[in-house]
Amino acid sequence: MEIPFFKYQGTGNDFVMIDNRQGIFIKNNTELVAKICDRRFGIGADGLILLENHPDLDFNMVYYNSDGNLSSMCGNGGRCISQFAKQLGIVDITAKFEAVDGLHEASIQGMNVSLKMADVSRISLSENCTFLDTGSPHHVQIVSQLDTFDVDYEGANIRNSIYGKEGANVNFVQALGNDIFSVRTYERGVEAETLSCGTGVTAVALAMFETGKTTSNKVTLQTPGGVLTVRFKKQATGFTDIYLEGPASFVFKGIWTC
Ligand SMILES: N[C@@H](CCC[C@H](N)C(=O)O)C(=O)O
Repeated sequence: MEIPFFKYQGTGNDFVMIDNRQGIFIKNNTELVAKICDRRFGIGADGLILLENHPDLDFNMVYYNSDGNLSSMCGNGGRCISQFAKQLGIVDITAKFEAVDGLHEASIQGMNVSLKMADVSRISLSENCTFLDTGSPHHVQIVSQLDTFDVDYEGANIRNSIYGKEGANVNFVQALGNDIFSVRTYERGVEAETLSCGTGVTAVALAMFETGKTTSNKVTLQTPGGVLTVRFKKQATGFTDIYLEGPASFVFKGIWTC
């Protein structure tokens, strides 16, 4: 069987994209997805994304982590699939699609994609950390000396000891100014640090605002893979009009034969 694929990346968070509008991809094969995402035995990616037909919107997004399991929302993946839809000629400069957490709207300007994220109404504050769901669950914790911090070790420890079987993504943060933060993320389902996490930096921006670490509703997030911005409105009920913005681009295409 031959499966055409496209490789995309958004600030170094990389994805295999498959146009599944004709249903060519068998969806319940965890081993196959994990093998495709394997960096030594496969194409290599943090996740695999299917673009599918939607009855009313431009397309539907189905997201798998690199461990082969279906998961919750992927912000960088949402920005990349919008570029992919443009490359396929499905959309031009705006896109409306459905993902596991609901409706998303994207605006595509050259390499830059701005993605509207789900509203956030609940934030749990603890002494040392913040927990919130921005489409995916995120633990946010401030550390000093982020550059040398052992993200893989500490991230795995927090993910497993605090959040149990369901797990969570774990973001470590260092302030660089009032509205600029450096972020490194341990991703559930990849079970390692990735170069960037879109729902992760969104969680960091909201957590920094909620805890008074920033007074700005437009925050710059520096990740190992590049720079993202998050803007939002704070309402009495929580956060609305949340936009994640940054570069997302095509890398290469090929055919997976199995
Ligand atoms: N890289 C993603 C997050 C993907 C989902 C996450 N690994 C999970 O299972 O919660 C992003 O850019 O948001």
